[in-house]
Amino acid sequence: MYIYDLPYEINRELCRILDNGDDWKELADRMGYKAFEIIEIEQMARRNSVSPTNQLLTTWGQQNHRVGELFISLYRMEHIPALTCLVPIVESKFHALYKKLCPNGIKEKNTSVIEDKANKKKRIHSEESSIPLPVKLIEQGVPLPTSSKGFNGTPTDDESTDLSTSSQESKDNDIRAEIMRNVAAIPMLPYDELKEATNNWSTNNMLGQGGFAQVFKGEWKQLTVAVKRLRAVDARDRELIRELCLNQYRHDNIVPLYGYSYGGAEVCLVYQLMCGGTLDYRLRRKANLAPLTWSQRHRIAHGVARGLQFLHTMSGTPLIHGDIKPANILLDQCLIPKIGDFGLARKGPYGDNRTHVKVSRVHGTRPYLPDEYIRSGCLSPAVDVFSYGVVMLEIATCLKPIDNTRPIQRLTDFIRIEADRGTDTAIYEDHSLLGTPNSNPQVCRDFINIGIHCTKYARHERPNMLEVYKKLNSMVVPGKPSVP
Ligand SMILES: Nc1ncnc2c1ncn2[C@@H]1O[C@H](COP(=O)(O)OP(=O)(O)OP(=O)(O)O)[C@@H](O)[C@H]1O
Repeated sequence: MYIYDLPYEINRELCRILDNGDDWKELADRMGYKAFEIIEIEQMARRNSVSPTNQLLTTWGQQNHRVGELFISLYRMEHIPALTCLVPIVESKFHALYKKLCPNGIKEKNTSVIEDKANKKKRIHSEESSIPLPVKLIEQGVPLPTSSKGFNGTPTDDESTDLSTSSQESKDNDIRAEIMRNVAAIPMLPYDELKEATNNWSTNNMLGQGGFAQVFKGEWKQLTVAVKRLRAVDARDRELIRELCLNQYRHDNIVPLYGYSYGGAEVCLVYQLMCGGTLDYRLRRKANLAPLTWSQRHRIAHGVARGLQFLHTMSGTPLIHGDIKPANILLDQCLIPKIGDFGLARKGPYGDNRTHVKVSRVHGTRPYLPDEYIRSGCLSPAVDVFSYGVVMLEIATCLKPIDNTRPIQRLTDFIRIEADRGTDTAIYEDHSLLGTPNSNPQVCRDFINIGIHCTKYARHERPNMLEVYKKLNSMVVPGKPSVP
């Protein structure tokens, strides 16, 4: 049997098993792929919105490889779950290999055909428990992020739509199927392991808290992680499903989710620990840290633009973050930024000719939201562009986005009016840089110009995030690496 003839169910199960913990990478290595080819496969999977294992099997299968060869590679990896999945379809000569790893694994035909009642019950039970939890939750009716429900699964906003009911339904079904495929691959972790990892939720380990959760530092499996413990009981299934669904948006500039725990005292999500804290924390220098240099500011602005253009273009329908602000931009130890807190994210607008969706309820943080959204509920990727523009102005000036002691309170209005008056905007360079060797008026002007462009009143005058990203790429900043 050729790889491309793998039955759908088996292929799906293999993807679920091998996506877990990135085992597919080791398989790719054993298949003879070089490191850069493995990265290419991963990128291709992202572009095609499929599981990386699926992409690997497709790519490898195109070279007419057979299931038997796959079996041998998995045997060399001693990957029993994946082998178990293939045993029913490989030729019997391969069963000996399987038996070597798993002596009691294969039943003789005549004994497996007659199944007594107790065994049948046991088998059904074990099949049920092999269904991944997110899939079970979804089947039990936890709201899904579809076009008729906000991406966060909250009740529908009055979204104006010109799609017919039936095409809407089929679109919803497609999205549902896509989500089911993606969430099935995320590992579920035992609650007790996370409790132990965080030293029994010790306050010494607490990294921060928001409206819905407390976040703790933890040592889990020799990995330092951030464990988010969800508080709001009625929202927790929704939050969990939303976060799991978002895991399909894996990118260097998006905080990665490692796993989740469900069924213990609280629902938990486990993320990469971002030891640099939030951008908000760094800009306000709450820990008396040295001010960020311009090349560090550039790295942050560049990474956030890169992450946002990915969210806006990764699939046919943009994902709008909806709450871009310094508190939701997390930094690693090298000050590489990753976008976090997708609590308000939603997909839209659907359809090629639609530029925005109309919502009846506006969410988000006021100073970061444009007028068309606040007044008319007009939501589009341009909302994120506006928010990003405010962040750029903050990065350049360290001024607050809204300040009652300023004659013009909103930072966006204040800077625009000053620029229109002909004021050299470089005078607003972060004061802690002024007069130091790190001061750079030209880079400051460039940052402010991008901020002004992104926060234009008319949304069609704002650039898209890819344009912003390219602009930042071409910017001359001392200390900036030539290939960002
Ligand atoms: N991966 C992480 N690494 C380090 N710190 C983190 C991480 N995730 C969150 N934090 C810290 O925990 C705080 C709260 O997290 P978060 O904003 O995600 O919680 P929330 O309840 O969803 O917030 P909100 O009320 O804004 O929706 C953050 O401000 C940050 O300081």
